[in-house]
Parts: sequence; C-alpha cells; structure tokens
Amino acid sequence: MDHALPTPIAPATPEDAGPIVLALPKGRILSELGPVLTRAGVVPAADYADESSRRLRFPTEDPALDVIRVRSFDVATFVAHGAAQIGICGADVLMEFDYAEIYAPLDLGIGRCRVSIAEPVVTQPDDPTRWSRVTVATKYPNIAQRHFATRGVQAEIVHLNGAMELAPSMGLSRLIVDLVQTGSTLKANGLRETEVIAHITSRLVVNRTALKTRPEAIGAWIARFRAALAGRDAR
Ligand SMILES: Nc1ncnc2c1ncn2[C@@H]1O[C@H](COP(=O)(O)OP(=O)(O)OP(=O)(O)O)[C@@H](O)[C@H]1O
Ligand SMILES: O=P(O)(O)OC[C@H]1O[C@H](OP(=O)(O)OP(=O)(O)O)[C@H](O)[C@@H]1O
Repeated sequence: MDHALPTPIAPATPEDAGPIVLALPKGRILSELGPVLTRAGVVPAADYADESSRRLRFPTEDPALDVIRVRSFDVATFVAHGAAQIGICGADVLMEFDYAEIYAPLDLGIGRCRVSIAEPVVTQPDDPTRWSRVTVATKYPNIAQRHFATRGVQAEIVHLNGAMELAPSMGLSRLIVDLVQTGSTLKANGLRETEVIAHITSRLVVNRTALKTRPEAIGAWIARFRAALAGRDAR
C-alpha cells in the first residue's frame, strides 16, 4: 500500500529553508552509526548520543545541518512529510510504510537482520499451503498482510509494539512476524524461524520533494555518505 501525503509547503527559496534536518533513529542503529556519521562529517552537539538526554534536536558543527533523534519508525514519517529532509532507518520500516515521498539511495550495510515468520517449536507440523487464514502477532501489519496475501492466506493481525515472542504461548496468535538476527530471542521463547520474508539493512533516506527543491545540499549529503561508506573521509 502506497502512503500518499499532502504536498509539503515549499519555502520560497532554498536559503529560506533553514538547516537541512537529518533524522536519526535512537536505539541499536544509532550505536552502529557512529563511524559512518563521523566519516560523513556529521558532528552533532555532544549530548546527541546520550539517550538519557531529554533534548531531541541538536545543532552540528555545520550550521547548515541539524540532527533530530526519533524512534526508528518515526524517521520515515518525519522524512516522508518533509519535516526532515534526510534520515536513516531500517529497510523494514520502509517496507512497512512504503511511502511514495521517500527515496532510499544508499544501503548503509549496518543493522543487518531479517523479517521472519516464527512459530512455537511445539506446534504440530502443518501444511501452510492449506491455510485460508492465520493469526499473526507483529509490529509490521502491512508486511505481514501483504506476505500472506501473496499466498492467498488472510492474516488476522494482532498489532503489538514489542515482545511479539510472547504472543503464541499466551494464546494471542498462531505465528509472529518479527526481526531476527542471532535467533536467540526466538530460542529463549520456544519459537523457531520458519520463513524469511526479507533481509534487512539500514538505509539513507531522503524526501523526494526536498531533493528537487534543494538538489545541491541534499545531493552533497548523499555524496558524503557514499564516500563515508567507501571509507573516505568527507571532511
Ligand atoms: N536484532 C536486531 N539486529 C539488527 N538490527 C536490528 C535488530 N532489531 C532491530 N534492528 C534494526 O534496528 C531498527 C530499530 O530497532 P530497535 O530495536 O532499536 O528499535 P525498536 O525497538 O523497533 O524501536 P522503539 O524502541 O522505538 O520501539 C529496526 O527497524 C531494524 O532495522
Ligand atoms: O535474533 P535476535 O538477535 O535475538 O534479535 C531479535 C530481537 O531484536 C529485536 O528486538 P529488540 O532487542 O530491538 O527489542 P524490542 O523490539 O523489544 O525493542 C527484535 O524485535 C527481536 O526481539
């Protein structure tokens, strides 16, 4: 499903637009991002990496760039609406929302995991091709629904924001769709991975309208991140 958005109100000139805003996800991606940001020349105020700080918007050493720190899912929302012009989030988030306004030019190769289906180890083997409907606990309702629909199966979604692994044993759902990396969370909760829906890494994302209205600034940031990935220092 394509999420259409109202057209953002463009400033009269790029100069009126203020600093470019880079939306960064707090949590595990942020902890892997440090070296890439440094090589790309993003040097935010010292407290941006301190998750106990209550501040959410940070200046950087470059007066033309500010950083905001938001939840991973919200990076896509800020960028899709043009509130932030660029951002970094997992491909899982992009798959879930499928925002037409977001362009994802760069795979950052961090935050590697997969979106998978899992079921209780004790579940009797069954032939999924014979299902017409199935209950699924997930924080990815669109990904799950689309995936099962391609099999002709109607997914009844139980939408959770975390701890999906508890759902089958507590009678909430037969299956879960969640992120898996080492598999240790599934194992610790008596589940097994039965199918990989997608392999995931983190992406640099940009707002398509901002790329048209401020092509030099946004293009320069894409180039800096590309150089940083290639191991070159942008500064
Ligand atoms: N186990 C994992 N291994 C590697 N990458 C992961 C893993 N779990 C999540 N990710 C990636 O990191 C992103 C953010 O996940 P994280 O667990 O930090 O936040 P969250 O718990 O989904 O967010 P919030 O705390 O806002 O609810 C995910 O969208 C995914 O791309
Ligand atoms: O296969 P593993 O290496 O065990 O990783 C998978 C776990 O990582 C993620 O959770 P996270 O730790 O981010 O916690 P949260 O979703 O509850 O925030 C995901 O939702 C799984 O629970």
